[in-house]
Amino acid sequence: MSEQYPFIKSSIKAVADYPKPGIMFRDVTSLLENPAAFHQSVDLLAKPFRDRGYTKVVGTEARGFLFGAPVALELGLGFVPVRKPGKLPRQTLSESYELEYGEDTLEIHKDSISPGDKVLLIDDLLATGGTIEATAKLVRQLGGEVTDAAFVVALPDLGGIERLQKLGIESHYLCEYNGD
Ligand SMILES: O=P(O)(O)OC[C@H]1O[C@H](OP(=O)(O)OP(=O)(O)O)[C@H](O)[C@@H]1O
Ligand SMILES: Nc1ncnc2[nH]cnc12
Repeated sequence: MSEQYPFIKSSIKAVADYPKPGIMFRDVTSLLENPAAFHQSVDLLAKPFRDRGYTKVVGTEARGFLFGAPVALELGLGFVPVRKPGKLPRQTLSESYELEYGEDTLEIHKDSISPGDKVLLIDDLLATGGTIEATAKLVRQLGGEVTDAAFVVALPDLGGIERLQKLGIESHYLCEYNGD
């Protein structure tokens, strides 16, 4: 289990039955509205990865951009966006995946990762792990090395932590929710 931060956790509002009945949505927009919680979450996400030889941060559309870009700045690294289909202008690679509440495809610019890049993956939330698995596959197909992914929130009951472990990716997170 990652270290837990109650101040961060208490800044995230819960919305029942969004976007579908039975889903308890963990809404990080309430964290973003709180400058102290936003600043602290970016610092804490970046902290374990300082001076560890990372060369790029990759964040996944859309909420992964909100944390990935400031974490990249904090670490002095470039930021690479992984986006939903048809949004990136240069040549792309694509990967389809399943979500807790749907299905989607992600794309990355083919020239954004070089063989040997050491890549940190950032997203707001880890649920089933489908999004980060697809993101890691895209980075690895381009020759990037992926060993760690960091999230503000993990939902361990949905199996994402184990799913990523099987792919050789350790999950780091600032707070977790179980049982709902
Ligand atoms: O671990 P998983 O089961 O894949 O779920 C987590 C993903 O789901 C959410 O994104 P969503 O696809 O809803 O897109 P958004 O960020 O554009 O709202 C969230 O921001 C993560 O990226
Ligand atoms: N329960 C949840 N809350 C917020 N974002 C999510 N993405 C996937 N599951 C989610």
